[in-house]
Amino acid sequence: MAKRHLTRRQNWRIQKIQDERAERANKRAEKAEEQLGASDLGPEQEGLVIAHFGVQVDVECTQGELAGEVRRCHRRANLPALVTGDRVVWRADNLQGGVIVAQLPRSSELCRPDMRGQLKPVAANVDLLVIVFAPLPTPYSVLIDRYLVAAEQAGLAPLLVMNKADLLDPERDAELLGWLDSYQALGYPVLRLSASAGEGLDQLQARLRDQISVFVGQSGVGKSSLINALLPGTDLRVGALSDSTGKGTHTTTTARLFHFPAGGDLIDSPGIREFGLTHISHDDLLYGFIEFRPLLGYCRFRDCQHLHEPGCALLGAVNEGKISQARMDSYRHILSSLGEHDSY
Ligand SMILES: Nc1nc2c(ncn2[C@@H]2O[C@H](COP(=O)(O)OP(=O)(O)OP(=O)(O)O)[C@@H](O)[C@H]2O)c(=O)[nH]1
Ligand SMILES: [Zn+2]
Repeated sequence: MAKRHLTRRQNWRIQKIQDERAERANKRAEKAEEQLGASDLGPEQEGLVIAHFGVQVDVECTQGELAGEVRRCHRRANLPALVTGDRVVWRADNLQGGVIVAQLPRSSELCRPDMRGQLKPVAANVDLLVIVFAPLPTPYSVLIDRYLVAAEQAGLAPLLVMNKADLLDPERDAELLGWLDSYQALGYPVLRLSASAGEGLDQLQARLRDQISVFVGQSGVGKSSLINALLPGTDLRVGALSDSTGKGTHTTTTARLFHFPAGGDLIDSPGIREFGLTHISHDDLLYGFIEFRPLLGYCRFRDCQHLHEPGCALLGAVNEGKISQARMDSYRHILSSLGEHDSY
């Protein structure tokens, strides 16, 4: 993307201009609401944000006679920025729009750094992180471990999905099959399926029911293929709805919420698919390796880095075969990258 070549200062300026533009749009929306008058607004009701475009959001009515209808709404100025997945209280106007008057508490937040490097929520109330990998492109256990840590950090339940089971070669993929067993032994749910052969999709559908999910994974593992199989007939060009100014500045990055016909919801956008580890502390990293948890605090040295220290409880567990060498290697690999861009 061209943005990568901009300097930090240029990025900062772009963000500032975008913030100011959003602020002006918000003021206009407030004026419009004042002119409408409170008597023109319907009763308060609950809704779900299914897309957001700067200061405007699409709210799906979740109760009452408007249930299922989508309204383009703006928010009262005293409310924080809303993101896809937010549950809100809103009032319908008589112009096919509405006003959001309250944001309901979030059960989880997915955050990503904005252009200035500040963490911003991009989706709310996500329950399940579907981590997709495949025999091809070559999978990396450290990448899977990074996603698992990110899920633990954000408070999401992870689901490991090995797609392209039709390509499995027991010899070539012996290592991959070993990982699947060890993740299952750690207590993580693992599904093997094939989007192209349509195998195992019913098991995936059952896992997705009654939850809001996000799909992540390396490029080419089959995320789009899986999502298309689960959402037949949906136009996945995220942000196809342009904002009411017609400029559509947010169309490439905005996240949208979709309903799976078999139950459950999906939040998807190119940005969401890049969700991963950001700004994680050493403690969060350790906590993200679930089998390390019972051993934390039992090392001889309080500031143990678990690299080569004598009396290290984690290294002891590796020697006893209670922690796998692969997971220890992942931990070290991620730790060594923390100073670079993942953490402050
Ligand atoms: N053999 C086989 N190929 C598959 C399967 N699922 C997807 N593919 C193929 O894998 C390739 C990549 O699939 P996509 O769905 O575009 O992968 P993606 O993860 O969405 O990739 P990005 O959009 O780059 O993130 C396509 O050529 C698919 O046809 C499968 O179950 N088996
Ligand atoms: Zn230690």
